[in-house]
Amino acid sequence: MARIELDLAHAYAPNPKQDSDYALLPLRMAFEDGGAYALLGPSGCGKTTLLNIMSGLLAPSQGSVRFDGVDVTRASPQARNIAQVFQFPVIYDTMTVAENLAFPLRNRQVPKAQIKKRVGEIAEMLEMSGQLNQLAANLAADEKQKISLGRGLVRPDVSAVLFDEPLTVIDPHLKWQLRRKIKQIHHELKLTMIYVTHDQVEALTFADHVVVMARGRAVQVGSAAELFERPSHTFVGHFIGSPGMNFLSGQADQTGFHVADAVLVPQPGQALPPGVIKLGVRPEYVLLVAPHTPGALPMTVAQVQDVGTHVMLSTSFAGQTVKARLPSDAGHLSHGDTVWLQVLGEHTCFYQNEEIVA
Ligand SMILES: Nc1ncnc2c1ncn2[C@@H]1O[C@H](COP(=O)(O)OP(=O)(O)OP(=O)(O)O)[C@@H](O)[C@H]1O
Repeated sequence: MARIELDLAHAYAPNPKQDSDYALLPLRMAFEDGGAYALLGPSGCGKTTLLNIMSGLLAPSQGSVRFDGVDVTRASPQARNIAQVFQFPVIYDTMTVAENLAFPLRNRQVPKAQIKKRVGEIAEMLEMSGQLNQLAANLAADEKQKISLGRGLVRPDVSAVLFDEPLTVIDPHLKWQLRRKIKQIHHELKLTMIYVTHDQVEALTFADHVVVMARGRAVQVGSAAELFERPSHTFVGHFIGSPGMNFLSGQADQTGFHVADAVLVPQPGQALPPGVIKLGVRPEYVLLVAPHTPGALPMTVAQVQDVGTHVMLSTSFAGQTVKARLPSDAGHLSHGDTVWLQVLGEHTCFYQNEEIVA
């Protein structure tokens, strides 16, 4: 296993001039030995480019990749000792499950007894012990992908295992099982694992550290809790959570945060920079309160969605929308009602030029 350090940028076309010419803008980042990481972001944000640069399938147009301090920028995937699991199964149909799992070890001349032991362990983790002697050709797509996962995990000496959207072909009802399985395997094997996905649930369940990417930029690296509680950028606020964070634009001065004709006075110690800023609050932290409660705004109900366990309220104030996740007893509210919603509290963040400031 290795600590992977990146200090690089990448443009596919020569002579990049502006930010939009880069698939990856300059970034510096380290993946610690044995960590479980996810690269999360929408399509086209640069996840696969970053993964391919780490694996050695692609050389960055600028900068370097280091494994345990050694420059491997120009080294092949083989030389870097990387295992990769792709979106679609990469297995040999004519081999049995056991032979497929053994293949990466046999390639590296691992002694037979050791191969047998390791294949047995991996098959057990993947709950495939009963299928070791079956031909891979006869298996369902998700079982084939399990073998691909197994092949990625079977070598104990790899620098890292890289996963590129590995659950794409898996049926939705099996996805959560495999997600948990991969996480459990990480705990057992302690390999450095980097998992690319555009699915926040996948990223947040698997990884201890999630790298949120947007337009070639690593916007924030954090745990699920950090990304939820204090998104460093409005993009992260929008992207993480379902629905994402609410943002209210307003004007800050020494008296507080002004939205239309209302003034919200921040928590003691929460200093706001003067000028145009945005208040960010998650729907989960918006509270239904008594009229004129400090930190609350009179909102007009636009939509009430009763989803059984809770009510999702969509409201507006001075042309801006705030969503609130409220207990089921808020189900009596209806379109056009005025409700006081507390948007300013200990979980509220403030943003200027999309970056967190308070
Ligand atoms: N081989 C290539 N040549 C030129 N441009 C490319 C190439 N591969 C990717 N790009 C561009 O680089 C940017 C980042 O692409 P990348 O595939 O890394 O994103 P991604 O986040 O993995 O997206 P997806 O989830 O859709 O695969 C995109 O604008 C894409 O069009």
